[in-house]
Amino acid sequence: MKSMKVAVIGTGYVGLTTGVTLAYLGHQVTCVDVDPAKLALLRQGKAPIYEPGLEELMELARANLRYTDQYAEAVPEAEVVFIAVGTPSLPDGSPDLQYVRAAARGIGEHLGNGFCVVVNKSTVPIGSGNWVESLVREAYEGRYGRKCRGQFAVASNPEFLREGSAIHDSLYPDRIVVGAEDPKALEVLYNLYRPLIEQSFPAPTFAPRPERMEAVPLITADLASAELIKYAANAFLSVKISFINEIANLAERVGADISQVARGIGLDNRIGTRFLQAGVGWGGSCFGKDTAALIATGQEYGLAMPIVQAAREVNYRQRERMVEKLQRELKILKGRTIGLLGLAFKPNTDDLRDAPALDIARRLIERGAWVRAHDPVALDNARRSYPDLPITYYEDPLALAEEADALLLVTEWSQYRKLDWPAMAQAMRRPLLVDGRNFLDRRALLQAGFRYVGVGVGEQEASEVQPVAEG
Ligand SMILES: NC(=O)c1ccc[n+]([C@@H]2O[C@H](COP(=O)([O-])OP(=O)(O)OC[C@H]3O[C@@H](n4cnc5c(N)ncnc54)[C@H](O)[C@@H]3O)[C@@H](O)[C@H]2O)c1
Ligand SMILES: O=c1ccn([C@@H]2O[C@H](COP(=O)(O)OP(=O)(O)O[C@H]3O[C@H](CO)[C@@H](O)[C@H](O)[C@H]3O)[C@@H](O)[C@H]2O)c(=O)[nH]1
Repeated sequence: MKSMKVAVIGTGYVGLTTGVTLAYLGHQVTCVDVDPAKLALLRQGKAPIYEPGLEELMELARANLRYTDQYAEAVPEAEVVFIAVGTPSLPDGSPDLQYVRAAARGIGEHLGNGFCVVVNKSTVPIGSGNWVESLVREAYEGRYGRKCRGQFAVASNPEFLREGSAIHDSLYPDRIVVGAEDPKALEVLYNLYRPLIEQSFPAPTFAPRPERMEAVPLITADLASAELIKYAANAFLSVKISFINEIANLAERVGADISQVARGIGLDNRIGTRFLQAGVGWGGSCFGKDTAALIATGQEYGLAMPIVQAAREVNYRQRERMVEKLQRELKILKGRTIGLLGLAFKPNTDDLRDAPALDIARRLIERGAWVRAHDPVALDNARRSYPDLPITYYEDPLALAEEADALLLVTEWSQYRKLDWPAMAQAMRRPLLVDGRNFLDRRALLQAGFRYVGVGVGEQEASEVQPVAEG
């Protein structure tokens, strides 16, 4: 394999994972970030985010990795430069492109003499490839006072990793999508990803290769199609989850069980069993932001996108439904103490962006409840990022349960299955558990003395449960 020189701009979830993965594959990678605190941690071999396997892979790839805040130390030599900075939502739903703009300018000002592929890995609106091209060109010409002639080409290479399994998803992707107009750019990126495409690298022990893993398909497309693939994929997954939540809400009314329904439809190969887990609904840094961006793009072109819009409405309404479940059980929320199990938007991450737990906490607080929360890894992030939110944080789930009126499981951390549930029930003022992810063993919880309320499980099931005396 030919080792290539790579620069990655932005060392967040995507940039760092990409940089570390490419370094592990044997490329020489320089990661650039503007955040000195992140760089200080990275230089000590520490990951600034909680992501299983990331620090281990950083250690294995150490010899091929450098970290800097200087574009000049990364870009001039690079054959490939990734833009992996954030694209958060603006109030109108469209993405804030200020970081992409700054990165593109920084790249243009530091382009070297060799041919370089500038790769958009950030999730960016359709047409951003052309826009980035013009920014890089303008910055180059402004800096050097001469025309830019074929020094670079822009490609789109959307990222599909999931937080919590970012290393696994980067080493063993379902597909790699590359959009480019210039065949030279395609060739460079084919060579860059060749070890991944052919799966010719040794699998790290902590991230074993899936059984029956074959070559990874490389999808080549034009720029606009590659950009649209990313938004369409996230929108489709969001629709799938909102769809099952809508059916779950009906299942509750008609006395059906959503887990049976999901399995029954999912085993149809055309539908598939994955992403049919009903519950609190989706959150995280991408689905909310990217569905909003897709709708904003539609508006720009005079096109309504009612399916994507409905997926969002169902999703955000689902959070309110959890509060309604608690209210139905407790009658009055004012003055009650509610313990949230899980704050992160999904397990195995400390990311709180658009986390359903925070939204639910705010709604409960508005109704006068006292909110407590436990999370195995996200408490520090919560304290740091939301200092004004009146939530009491607990390191110990048993202490969280002490004298609480109800628990609401929001994030399906595996350790919650192993809690001492009889002791939790004993500690509570009333042993009520709303399982917002249908994650716990209902029978075991009933045996432990809980009133158990799931999602998408009809009244028939609920009536099997002994009502708990007011106390
Ligand atoms: N998080 C995910 O799971 C995920 C998955 C796929 C795609 N994406 C997309 O990838 C992009 C990055 O997302 P993320 O979650 O990694 O973001 P992030 O916020 O975790 O990281 C962005 C990083 O870029 C740095 N940065 C900002 N401006 C910079 C500049 N001018 N020069 C250098 N560094 C700069 C920030 O300091 C930060 O460390 C977004 O467009 C997102 O939609 C994210
Ligand atoms: O059946 C399911 C599956 C997921 N979720 C929720 O959906 C959200 C998103 O989960 P997941 O997709 O696993 O995590 P992300 O890290 O947000 O990854 C999504 O967003 C990334 C950013 O664009 C993409 O790269 C990934 O492909 C895409 O899965 C979380 O709140 C989950 O709890 C459900 O409620 N039910």
